[in-house]
Amino acid sequence: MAEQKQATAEAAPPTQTSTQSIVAFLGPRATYTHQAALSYFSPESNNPNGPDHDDKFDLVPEPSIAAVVDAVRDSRAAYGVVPYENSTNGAVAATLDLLAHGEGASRDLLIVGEVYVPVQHCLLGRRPPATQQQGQGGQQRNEESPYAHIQHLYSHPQAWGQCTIFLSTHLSHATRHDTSSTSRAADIAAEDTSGASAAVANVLAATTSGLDVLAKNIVDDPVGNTTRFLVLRRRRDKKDSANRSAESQQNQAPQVLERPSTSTTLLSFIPKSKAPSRDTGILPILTFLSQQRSCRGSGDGQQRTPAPYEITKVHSRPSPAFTSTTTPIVDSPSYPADTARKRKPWEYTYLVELLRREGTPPGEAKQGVHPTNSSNGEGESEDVPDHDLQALLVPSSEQAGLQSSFGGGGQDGAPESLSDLVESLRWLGTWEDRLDA
Ligand SMILES: O=C(O)C(=O)Cc1ccccc1
Repeated sequence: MAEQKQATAEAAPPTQTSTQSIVAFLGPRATYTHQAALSYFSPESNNPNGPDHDDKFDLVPEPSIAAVVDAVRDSRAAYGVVPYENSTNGAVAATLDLLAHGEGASRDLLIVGEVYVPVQHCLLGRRPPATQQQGQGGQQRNEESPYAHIQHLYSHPQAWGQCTIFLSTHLSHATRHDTSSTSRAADIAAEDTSGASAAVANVLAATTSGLDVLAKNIVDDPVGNTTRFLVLRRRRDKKDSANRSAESQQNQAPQVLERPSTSTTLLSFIPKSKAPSRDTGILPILTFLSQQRSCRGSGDGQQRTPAPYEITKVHSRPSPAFTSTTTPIVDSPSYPADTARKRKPWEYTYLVELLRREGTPPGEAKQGVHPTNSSNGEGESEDVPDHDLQALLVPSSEQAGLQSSFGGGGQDGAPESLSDLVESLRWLGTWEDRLDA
């Protein structure tokens, strides 16, 4: 069911009937992703670069992370919210894959924000009736095992790795079943009226599913367990921009967003097959990226202190081995006739997070234009990265001036140009870093 929230948007004010008001999230209701969406799109959100506070949003559940991405890509939703990584269990592979493999659903997507949500999983199920406390032959069940009646455990795969101690101590006898989300797990467990099924889920899912809370906060890190979510929207093409510009002139005053003091950029790249070599790995590429300096103009004519990009995270995912083609080369019942090998085994796509702490000249107000939304003076935004990142992304044949754009390449034996090292480089977004917010 769609849920309406008052919220804020970086976009023009939507009408109630417009898909501009729809936020897709991994459902059903009460998931952690639902909480993340409520947090980001609520008027109380302490998020200066979030949506406009005059906007109202319909939060619409989708059955999978891929379905959220599809809804945004197909313009059925203006925004999508997906889980990205967890402080205990690491990255969400399904999301990384959708971001990394830009040829597919994610090609048109841009990351515009992030949300951190504390995660305190509970064990949801049915309490064993008194008569069920007795085992076969009238023997009393072990008093210290209040979960002995649970034979099936359902949850999102991320949850297992966040609750290892509790589950191995109390529920090693139960069979685990992966589900698309924790709330879906609760719904499935609730269908089993025998009480033999339970779910690892959010306490809110007890209400939506009708299950009891059998154990609270069963995570390995009860104080710090946190999941980071990404907010996505579709990239605007020139036509959209023109339409939206006209719309925004009619509907809203020019929007000036506060410059985030610290921003995160996500890039993905595929190393060239021979460079870097197996011996040097991806170090030359990371070295090159870490030597870049943000010399971007502020748009207000003031010179800012060049800010270095700090590489804070590197993820890697195997590149998809197969792709659709009209020239099938694979003779296997697993692959349809129009499928062919695309990459060699062991070829990976890397996702690199770059953190930039803005250097602000003394006495300067913090107000500015968001770096992902360089204004054209009419309150409209272009989906382009910072000037310096743009230079990184231009095709290799046009990268002659790359080094001088950054002043970082060529030092300490670093390569002159990224084009020598990477087969492709994509900018997936730049947004306000919210870790310490
Ligand atoms: O399943 C959910 O509720 C989600 O939102 C995904 C997820 C799963 C486990 C931890 C954090 C987020």
